[in-house]
Amino acid sequence: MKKADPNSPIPAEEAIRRSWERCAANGLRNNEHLPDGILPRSSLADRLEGNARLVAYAQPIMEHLHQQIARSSSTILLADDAGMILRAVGDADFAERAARVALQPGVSWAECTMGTNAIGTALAEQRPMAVIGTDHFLERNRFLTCVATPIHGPAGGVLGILDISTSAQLSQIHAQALIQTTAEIIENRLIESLPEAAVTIRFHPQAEALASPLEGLAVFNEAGEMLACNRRGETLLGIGDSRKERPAFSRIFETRWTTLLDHALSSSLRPTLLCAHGGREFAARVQAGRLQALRPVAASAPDMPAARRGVTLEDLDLGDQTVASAVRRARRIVGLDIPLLIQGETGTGKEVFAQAFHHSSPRRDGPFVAINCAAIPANLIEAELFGYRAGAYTGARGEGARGKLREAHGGTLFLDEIGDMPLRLQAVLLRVLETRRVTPLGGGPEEAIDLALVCASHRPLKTLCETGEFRPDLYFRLSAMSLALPTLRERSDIEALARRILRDESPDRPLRLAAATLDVIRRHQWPGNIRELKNVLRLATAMLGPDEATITPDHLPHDLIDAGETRPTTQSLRAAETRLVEETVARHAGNISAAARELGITRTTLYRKLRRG
Ligand SMILES: Nc1ncnc2c1ncn2[C@@H]1O[C@H](COP(=O)(O)OP(=O)(O)OP(=O)(O)O)[C@@H](O)[C@H]1O
Repeated sequence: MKKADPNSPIPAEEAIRRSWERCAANGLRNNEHLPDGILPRSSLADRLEGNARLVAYAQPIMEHLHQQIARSSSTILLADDAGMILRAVGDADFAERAARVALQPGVSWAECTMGTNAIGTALAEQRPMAVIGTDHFLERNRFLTCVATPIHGPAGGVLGILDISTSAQLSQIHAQALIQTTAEIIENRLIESLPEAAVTIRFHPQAEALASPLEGLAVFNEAGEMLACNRRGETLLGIGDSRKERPAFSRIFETRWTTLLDHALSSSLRPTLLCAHGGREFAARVQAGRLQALRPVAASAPDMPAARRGVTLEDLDLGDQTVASAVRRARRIVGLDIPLLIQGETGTGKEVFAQAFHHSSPRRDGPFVAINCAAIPANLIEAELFGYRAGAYTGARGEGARGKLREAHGGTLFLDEIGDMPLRLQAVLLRVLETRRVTPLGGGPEEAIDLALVCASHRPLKTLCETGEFRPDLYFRLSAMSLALPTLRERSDIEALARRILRDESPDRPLRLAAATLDVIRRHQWPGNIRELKNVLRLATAMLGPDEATITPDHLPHDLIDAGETRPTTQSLRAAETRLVEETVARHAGNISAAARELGITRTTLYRKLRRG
């Protein structure tokens, strides 16, 4: 086994000393070469997806933290529970130095490969760590000053690590306090957004401490069982690890559950008094916003046609692998406060997907509000989104407007062609996403909004970020769960999709697609994707005679057949049919009944076809 460099000073602090011993025991040397271990983009994307909730909640908070310490030559890092760096938000000058020691997304800073360091050692020790300069086991990392702290999940256990790294002087105490508070904010967001959470209670013995980092936070399901509580809450209530046993509300508090709910449903903004057993009293703010939304919808009986109950995510899966995976991924964030970003060529079904997401979510009883950012003049989008007071600007309607953001309250807002949103407005949208509050143009009271956000773009947003047309911070915010819908020509379920569209288009008249028609459909390039297919089938249906129930190539528009594609003509189809009929009759030695049975037609039809041939 290799030994630690005996000339290197072993730092005194207990945790650091233990870490150095682990490093030495693992055979690390102080002058170890940089491992060539950057994860390929696809694997990093998998890790990001596996940690989608953590990343979605941490990212904006990391950006906020970075604004506070901007220009300090530092970076804020988020790593997963194995020390793999998932996200970095920081100053460009430091990013360059950090990259030289691979302090960047896609690289693991687990202690076993990177030696003593704040991320890896905080994980190994399961506690906040400061690792300063020569505390680092590897010489090349000794220009770094890092503080890190674990982020705990609502179900207990460490989800990841939050870290500030810098090459500059850092007030260790200040940085540790900052990172600790930031991690707690992320932990609180994860608790609040638990999908089963019906009631959220924030509490503190002093009303003035509500809405501060000192408040306790606990979430309960509809039945009054505690789902999670933050660490401050556990201390305030004097309960142990709330995750192990879900204590009932009534075991902790004297106040009746129903009294609390009545208060929450009538005036959730006013604090109320919460009495715990043993005489302790707390000021509490209670939110029960999701109680209504979580009630099951009677209308979604399984045998009801999709068109009437609203298409759900499952309805979209007709067998294509890419679509199936998109459906699976979207399912994961249903009901969470994580935006969904859908990218894909025009007509690939992005809006239909957004609607299906809405209909599959607990907000399905709320409104689905769509806004196409490309279709509204840039100077009006803001008014469309935020609404305005009467007379707020020239041309404003006399009575004012609520704005789409407030209209979508309790439901889903679909921002189509988000890539076309003007840059200035992108900044405003980002702020709304962070604060979840809107103020109408021209003033008026600020309102809290609760909505699911789905965005779509046919232009790749990442490229728009590179060309400066889209704000990277908004992109990160929106892309925590991003999926790409395949073009129609790439889809393996095109036949099933065509049949589905026919059924939706003429529900009372069962129509068939002839084999030759399916052939044409399979070979066409479909530049307009599903929209084009739908139009073609609509037209073909209109071309059918009153007694016809099968769409043949003759019913299709002539320009459907691209240059270079050979269109099966009626003649060649007839010839093929006659050949098939004659061969079948010959195989059955002239037995017309047997041949007709094999062909699935009546004897009379077979005779007619033979006569025609
Ligand atoms: N899974 C589907 N089943 C049946 N019809 C669909 C499906 N997906 C999309 N369509 C139909 O295809 C057409 C285009 O769909 P949609 O508007 O959702 O596409 P889009 O990607 O949002 O287009 P654009 O980028 O041009 O806004 C619509 O008429 C829609 O009804």
